[in-house]
Amino acid sequence: MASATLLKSSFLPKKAEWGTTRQAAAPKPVTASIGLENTEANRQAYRTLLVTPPGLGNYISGAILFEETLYQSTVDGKKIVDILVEQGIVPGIKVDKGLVPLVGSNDESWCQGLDGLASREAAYYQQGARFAKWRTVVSIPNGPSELAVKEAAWGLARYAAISQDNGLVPIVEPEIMLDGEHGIERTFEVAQKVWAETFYYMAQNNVMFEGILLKPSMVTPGAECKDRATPEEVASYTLKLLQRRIPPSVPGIMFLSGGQSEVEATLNLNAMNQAPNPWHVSFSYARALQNTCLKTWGGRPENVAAAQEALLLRAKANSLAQLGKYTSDGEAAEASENMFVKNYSY
Ligand SMILES: O=P(O)(O)OC[C@H]1O[C@](O)(COP(=O)(O)O)[C@@H](O)[C@@H]1O
Repeated sequence: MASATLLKSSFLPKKAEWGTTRQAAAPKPVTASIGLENTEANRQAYRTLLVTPPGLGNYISGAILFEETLYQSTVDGKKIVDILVEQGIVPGIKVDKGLVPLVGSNDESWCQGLDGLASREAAYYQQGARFAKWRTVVSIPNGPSELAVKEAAWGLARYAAISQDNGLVPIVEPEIMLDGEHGIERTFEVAQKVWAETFYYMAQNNVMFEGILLKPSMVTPGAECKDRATPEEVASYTLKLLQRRIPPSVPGIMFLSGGQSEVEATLNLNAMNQAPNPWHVSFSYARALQNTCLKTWGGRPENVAAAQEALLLRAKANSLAQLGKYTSDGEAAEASENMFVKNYSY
């Protein structure tokens, strides 16, 4: 396997539009990004496109599925899970139940999903899932409050322990949102706090660190900060964070993209792997892997081949970046478009 990367094969970023479970998929509205109606048939068509490019497994080692996808077949009637396994891609499952307001905080949120998690995970394992993911978020402009950080860290730790007990490798993802005008130092400060608490509670819950994967945000300035950071600065702060907070027993670190452009996310990853670091840091992007692919497809069958090419291009670029061997020469202008949206919610 050329890389230890993760592909989110959820259909479209906005959970409210596309649903996270078999029951929750609302038929409308149309997705903002490509103007396509949210039907199971459209989700199936896009997922078929995502999992079938020949050679995808050379660049992608795992795919995070929604519950719907875990039980779904392609348009040709083959189970998506079976296709992934044939491609050499490990199927995983998003197990959190999403964000809700955290009462008593500064307009922050917490992540639901611990109730019934053990039995859901046992069923997911039977269905072929081998890892899990739980994403919670921390907002810098809204605090973050002590309460929100503690709640995020505790939820991640309980989820990680329950997942390991059910044979699934937990991906631990406290996303520090890009929103805000703050500089990179402030992100660094918050990230240190979040990861310190997350490991503190994971230790309290007897989580085996050798059996987890991390999905951190890169340390960048807030999206509305005027001082932008170079890939080398992002790499330097992010690696300093990992060195200070992540025990060497943790085997895998795969970054989320968080609204960076496709090229920016790839360049930042590349810079980290060009700097001396004891890890082999990799990617678990949604937007920065699928944006061009999704737009190229636009819901039209005649565009499937071109969209698959776009996906392979990004997968390969990030695969090179996790070896520190990427150059942005020849990248299309649209791949550099920033994808940050204020108050963006999945
Ligand atoms: O679907 P979730 O778990 O709410 O997460 C939303 C998105 O955030 C991610 O964890 C990271 O996505 P980005 O790379 O676009 O930031 C994706 O895997 C996922 O699609």
